[in-house]
Amino acid sequence: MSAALEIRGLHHAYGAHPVVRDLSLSLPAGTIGVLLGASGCGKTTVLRCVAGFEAPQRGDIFLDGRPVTRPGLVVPPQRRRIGMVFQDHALFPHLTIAQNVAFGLQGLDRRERARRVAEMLEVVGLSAWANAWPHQLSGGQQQRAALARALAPQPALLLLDEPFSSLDEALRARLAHEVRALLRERGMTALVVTHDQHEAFAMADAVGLMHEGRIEQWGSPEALYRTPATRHAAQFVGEGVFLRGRLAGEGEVETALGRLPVRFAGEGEATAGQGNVEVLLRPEDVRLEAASPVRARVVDVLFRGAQCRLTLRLSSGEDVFALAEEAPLPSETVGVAVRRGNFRAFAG
Ligand SMILES: Nc1ncnc2c1ncn2[C@@H]1O[C@H](COP(=O)(O)OP(=O)(O)OP(=O)(O)O)[C@@H](O)[C@H]1O
Repeated sequence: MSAALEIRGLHHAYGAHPVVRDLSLSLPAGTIGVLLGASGCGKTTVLRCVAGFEAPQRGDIFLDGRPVTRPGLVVPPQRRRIGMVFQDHALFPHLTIAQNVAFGLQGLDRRERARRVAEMLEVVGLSAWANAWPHQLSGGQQQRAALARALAPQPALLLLDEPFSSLDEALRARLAHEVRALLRERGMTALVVTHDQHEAFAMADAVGLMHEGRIEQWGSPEALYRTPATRHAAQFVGEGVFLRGRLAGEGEVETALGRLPVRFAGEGEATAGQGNVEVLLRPEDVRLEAASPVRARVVDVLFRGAQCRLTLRLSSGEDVFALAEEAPLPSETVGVAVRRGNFRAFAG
């Protein structure tokens, strides 16, 4: 079966400034893909190409196996069966919520349109607000209304551009979760762009980490977090530090935390640094262990509720993070151990 969305070799520049470079991705039907990256890396431009608002210089885009963008062909947005949700709600202020949702349903007769609007409002939990005006809704409700409007014409693909960025953090997390459940339930295929990794992780089946117009790594949230392909990916996703080390045999590195088993990110990496290696350590990789011969000094304690994130200074002068349920005193000397299993390593 062909993918619901396929992008091949997409390249787009504004003037002389390339913004998307040789980007390819494939989204199977019913899955949610997220493009994650810092502001300016080209995420929105990819979305605009998929929607048909931009004609890229190179590359092909297929929806359900049908070409919609290729050299010499740009099918207009209204003929792509795409729904869109943007960051800033973008509801029509002079239309009620029900009228907003009905907006894309002109082709249907009145009864069918009313039925579809009622169904969509029910799906997003806004039935009671059908006759309200957009300004009477909270930010989260407005985003849900925008989602109902985008879903109402039964698009083949939904595009969401920073859909929850203007909401506060708690609501953002809840809505991301809710919207994922709703899209999964309806078997929707969606491409989301965001700079927020929590939003990305809450929604994605697969995440594409974008950097300077390219997808640096495409994979599950777990893969991105645990086995980042590049140093940039390791730094952009999650917290962590790089600990210096020396290759000390097959797949082992000598560090200030002892000898650690490692897996290198790329082929040839093991030898590229002439034995110098950097090992990625996430906070949960390091813990306190009173009897451990490896000692460290507590230099910072960040209270996070269920756990504290500690910054520990090793004898080498390097700092690592650790998680602990009970906070030691600042400046206290503690014993430190690492979790078992392989660590991600990069040539130093
Ligand atoms: N219409 C345009 N004309 C010229 N340059 C543009 C245009 N749209 C975007 N750019 C530039 O292209 C680059 C990528 O923009 P884009 O909006 O795709 O990135 P983004 O990753 O979505 O960032 P953000 O999250 O800030 O929107 C930026 O440097 C931006 O200034």
